Amino acid sequence: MKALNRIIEQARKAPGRIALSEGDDARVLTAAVRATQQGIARIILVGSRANAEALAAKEGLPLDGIDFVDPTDSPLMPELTDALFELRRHKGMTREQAAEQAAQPLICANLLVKAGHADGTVSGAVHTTGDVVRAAIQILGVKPGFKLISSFFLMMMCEPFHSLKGGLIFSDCGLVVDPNAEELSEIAMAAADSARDLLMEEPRVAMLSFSTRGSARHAAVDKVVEAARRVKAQRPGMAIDEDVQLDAAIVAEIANRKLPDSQVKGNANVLIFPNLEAGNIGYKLAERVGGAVAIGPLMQGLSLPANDLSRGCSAEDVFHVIAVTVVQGHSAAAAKA
Ligand SMILES: CC(C)(COP(=O)(O)OP(=O)(O)OC[C@H]1O[C@@H](n2cnc3c(N)ncnc32)[C@H](O)[C@@H]1OP(=O)(O)O)[C@@H](O)C(=O)NCCC(=O)NCCS
Ligand SMILES: CC(=O)OP(=O)(O)O
Repeated sequence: MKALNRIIEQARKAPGRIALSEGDDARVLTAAVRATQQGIARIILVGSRANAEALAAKEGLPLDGIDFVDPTDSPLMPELTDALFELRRHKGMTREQAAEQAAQPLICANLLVKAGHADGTVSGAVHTTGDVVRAAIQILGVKPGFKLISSFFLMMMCEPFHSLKGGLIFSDCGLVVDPNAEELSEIAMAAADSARDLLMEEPRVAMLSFSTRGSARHAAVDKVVEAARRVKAQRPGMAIDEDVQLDAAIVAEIANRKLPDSQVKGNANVLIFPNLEAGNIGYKLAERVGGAVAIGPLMQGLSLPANDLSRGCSAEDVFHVIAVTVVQGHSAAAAKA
């Protein structure tokens, strides 16, 4: 798992402060302890300290080196409440409502990132994607140059039986339900940036469809072609295949046959799905049938790092997402400097 090991090493070199809002879940607590022991992050558990300590005692997990922000007694709460009130008062939020919401661990963890007390946050082992994303959108917002927040998975194919080996970006498999052409182009460009940041490779983007270069005619194909056209206009020089089927995107022989003038040549490292149905089903198939390790959903287009998890995640998955969040924090800090 070269790409993943490199990400973990990058995190270890400059461990970021990661706020976890689900410390009363055994998988999250196990990952928090492992991340602390391996020196990849300085963990802040947000929520009931008593609950986390009770779970740690039951699971035999040492909490040394882990910080706590318990909204029931944290001295940070007035500052975080003010921050939330300022962010949401234009939507009619009162100060009382802000205080109540800031005390919810998921909201509190995002506020810690916004206020600079943490470098990133990870949730979603318990909360749904909708809740996790809504908190991040409302509190952290989009980064300059983007209008849309979307998500991607870092998919690792490292088993001996994998003919395609290494890391791939799959997007969007978690967030934008039915993107139009403009939104799909933004997803593709954000995913290309994610490939540079995390795979440290030049992006080779496949705009997936049930058609390869017009082999099928349908409005759904037109949308993908239009999205690719927009990406090409904004990122000239980036390798991209428009309306390409999955086999032609990842198998060189099939690309040769179906798309002889392909830019990606069956060697895509960024797969862009036309909608969330295809993306969510596609990543779960690769993970559960194909034996890939699925890290995510990781968010892209946010001003600061906040990431989601599948509720079906393992402690190992949470550990990996913590490592990625630390590295995204490095990129966010570099962009700010
Ligand atoms: C992410 C999601 C929750 C947002 O939906 P929502 O809360 O209903 O959002 P709304 O459409 O009501 O918009 C609320 C606000 O967020 C903004 N927003 C919503 N989605 C956004 C996005 N992807 N990027 C940027 N802003 C977004 C809206 O512009 C709106 O802003 P405003 O309050 O300033 O007007 C929704 O897209 C969703 O449920 N996606 C599917 C998640 C899922 O179930 N995935 C499968 C498992 S991974
Ligand atoms: C990403 C995803 O599908 O999340 P969940 O399994 O929690 O719905």
